Amino acid sequence: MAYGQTGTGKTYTVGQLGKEDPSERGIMVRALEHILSSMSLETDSMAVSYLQLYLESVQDLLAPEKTNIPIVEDSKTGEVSLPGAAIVEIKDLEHVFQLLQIGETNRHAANTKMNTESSRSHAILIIHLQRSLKIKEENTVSIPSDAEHTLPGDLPLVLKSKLLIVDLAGSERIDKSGSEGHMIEEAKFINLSLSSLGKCINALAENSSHIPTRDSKLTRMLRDSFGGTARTSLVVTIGPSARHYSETSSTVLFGKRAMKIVNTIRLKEEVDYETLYKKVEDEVDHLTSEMERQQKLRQREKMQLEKRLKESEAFLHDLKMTSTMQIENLEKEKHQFEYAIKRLMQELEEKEGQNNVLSEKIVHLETSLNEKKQQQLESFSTTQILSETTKAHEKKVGELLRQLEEEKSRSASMKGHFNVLEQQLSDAQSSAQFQENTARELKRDLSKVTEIFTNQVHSLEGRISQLMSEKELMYKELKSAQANVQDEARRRQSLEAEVVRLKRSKTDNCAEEIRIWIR
Ligand SMILES: Nc1ncnc2c1ncn2[C@@H]1O[C@H](COP(=O)(O)OP(=O)(O)OP(=O)(O)O)[C@@H](O)[C@H]1O
Repeated sequence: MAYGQTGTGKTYTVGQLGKEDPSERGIMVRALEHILSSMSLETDSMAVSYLQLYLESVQDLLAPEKTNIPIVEDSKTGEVSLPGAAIVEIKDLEHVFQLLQIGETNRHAANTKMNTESSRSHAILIIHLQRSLKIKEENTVSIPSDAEHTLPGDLPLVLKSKLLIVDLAGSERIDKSGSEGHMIEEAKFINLSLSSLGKCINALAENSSHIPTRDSKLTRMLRDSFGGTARTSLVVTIGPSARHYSETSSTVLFGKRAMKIVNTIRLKEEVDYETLYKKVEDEVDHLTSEMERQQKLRQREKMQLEKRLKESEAFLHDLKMTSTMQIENLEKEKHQFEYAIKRLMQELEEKEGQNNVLSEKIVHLETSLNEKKQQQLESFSTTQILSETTKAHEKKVGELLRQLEEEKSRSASMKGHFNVLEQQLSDAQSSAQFQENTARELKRDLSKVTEIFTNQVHSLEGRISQLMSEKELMYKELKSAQANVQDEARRRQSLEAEVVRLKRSKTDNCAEEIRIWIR
């Protein structure tokens, strides 16, 4: 923070750009340059806000359309923030020059008797620094041993830091600076805020229990930057001329009082909930998509197996139909054959009966012929008659023998036909047997396929339910991790509140003791 009479070199010390000549650079450029050179791109980040306090209104020097930016104080941590102010991430020095140049252009300045380019506002450059701590590689990151809190081992941590560089508007005597009109108004606000800063410095130097930071926006903005847990450096600038003796002596006195303030630095280390949340969310997303993928895979396999089963069932059904039809046809043929054989057998039996009758007739005729021959011998006269009768009988016998032969050959051919029919019947029976066997085997195969499929479906259902329970377990673990994190945050907050309360009570006790001692 640069403090001093107008025209004594505060902006020169703090805000000089020195783009061409590094030796001309002010504290802002030098600080940013130093931070950039020691930053690790992997773990560190730096962002800046550049504001001015003009006529008790906070304005954004990087986005001049933003005016009347509110100042918010965290009642628990005492941290000051300016919601709505632009925060620009810085990557290199060139970017730094650009931003400071923009800020300088937007800053209120005026020509006074004391300074041709007198700043009419307080300029505040806020540098936000953040360093992610890699827990697993603790040895590579230096965590100061005086850290007040130990945080759970597996959580991602960030070290946060804020550096404010303040170029205050100069304190001035209106008669000396020759301010007129609107500039008198500006000078009044400047002096008012500087005097409230002086009061706060006095109160802090005297270890007073009440620090009047609420008196001006300047002190409200700087509340967490002087006294308390911050480290503060003050540059006081004075004019060498004896003419400014009284201003110089009050400036020096201001610096002297400020030197009495004792600060207690505190490391600001907190859980990087954003990274933690993102990590857990990524993990849940990954598990969910993996589970969905597995389910789809199982569904596809199930559908394929069902399709195959349906095809097998249809094939078996067709086969059954064909076999039934073939068996029915064969049965019909068998009945037809059996009927034909039965009829042939009857015919054969009839023919055999006729043959037997003819044989008997032949035997009877042969006996009668022999008798006739005997009678011929006995009666020559009747020889002629007998000879004719014999010829007639022999002719009849020959005829009967020929008929018998014909019947025999017909019977033999019928027997052959009967054998062929019997062979066809036996072929048909064995074909029916084969079809039945095939159908039985196919049924067996189908029951095996069905059993395998049922087992696979059961195992898939088991796997899906296992995945579901794993997912639920993960959700529960996630919930409990979040609950732990919240518990830890609550515990920390209550501890911090306790520390604040103890500090206040200690301060009250000291004040009480001093009052008793004075009395
Ligand atoms: N150490 C220095 N070397 C050379 N010139 C300087 C030095 N300090 C200040 N100056 C010059 O003095 C003039 C006034 O300085 P500057 O604007 O920094 O004062 P200031 O304290 O910021 O004034 P105000 O409070 O009115 O804004 C400028 O022209 C600046 O260049």
